[in-house]
Amino acid sequence: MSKSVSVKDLNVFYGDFLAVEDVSMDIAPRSVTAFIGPSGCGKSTFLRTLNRMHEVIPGAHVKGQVLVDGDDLYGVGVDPVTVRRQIGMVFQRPNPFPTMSIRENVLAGVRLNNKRLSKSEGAELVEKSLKGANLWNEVKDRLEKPGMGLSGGQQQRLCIARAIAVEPEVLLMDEPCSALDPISTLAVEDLINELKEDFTVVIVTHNMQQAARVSDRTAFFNIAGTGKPGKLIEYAETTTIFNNPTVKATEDYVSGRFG
Ligand SMILES: Nc1ncnc2c1ncn2[C@@H]1O[C@H](COP(=O)(O)OP(=O)(O)OP(=O)(O)O)[C@@H](O)[C@H]1O
Repeated sequence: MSKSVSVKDLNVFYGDFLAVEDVSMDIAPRSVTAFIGPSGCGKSTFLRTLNRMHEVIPGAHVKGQVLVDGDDLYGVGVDPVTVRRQIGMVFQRPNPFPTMSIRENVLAGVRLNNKRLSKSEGAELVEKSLKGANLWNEVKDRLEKPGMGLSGGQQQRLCIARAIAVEPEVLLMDEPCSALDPISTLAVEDLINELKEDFTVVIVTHNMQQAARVSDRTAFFNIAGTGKPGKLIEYAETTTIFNNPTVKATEDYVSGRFG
């Protein structure tokens, strides 16, 4: 299930505007990779190129390659909708489907994929996904209640359960804890640690401690100024980025001197 991601010379555009310039990066399966950097350096933009979500914005496009276990996501004939199914995404704000129960929310992605499940297969998948998202014990007695009735942190774990129910090859998370309180944040961070046993996880975070806590490798992006493209400055083991970075700008950023 868990796959490697290899980005080669990727340039990311909004129309004519080059937002992220010439990124190359290898991400190992069963690992957590954090993207950090100041606002506007292109972390979220770059993350969305890893499952072809970037192109949903009119005029947005890329040049370069993103290989998942060697297959180019941008190859001729590759269907972006299929790519988005295989590479799941969790967003900043928990977004459970408002009219659906907890159970239906977990199964929503699987149903969108037109997969038919028997009642018992559905029940099994709901339990497995909610356990995988560390939410089962909190909701097992109210699966038919609305997903919106959960706390923010529980809603975010419900969204993670929905994402992992389709058994994605890679799981992308765009600041998944930014709308959560500290306790819920820790619950999601614990979960990220467990998710890497089965998935390749990539997370954008503004929280340096979070990057240090959850990730194996960290990529630091930076931007020279407004209107300039974001660039990947340094990408290494997380301990190296935080304790012994090679580039001065990385050191300044992780030590809080700018950004
Ligand atoms: N829909 C869009 N259309 C045009 N330009 C965009 C769009 N979204 C983002 N950009 C531009 O792309 C650049 C990168 O933005 P992006 O949101 O990826 O940065 P970021 O590092 O994730 O920032 P933040 O940490 O503030 O979320 C910025 O110059 C931004 O203005």
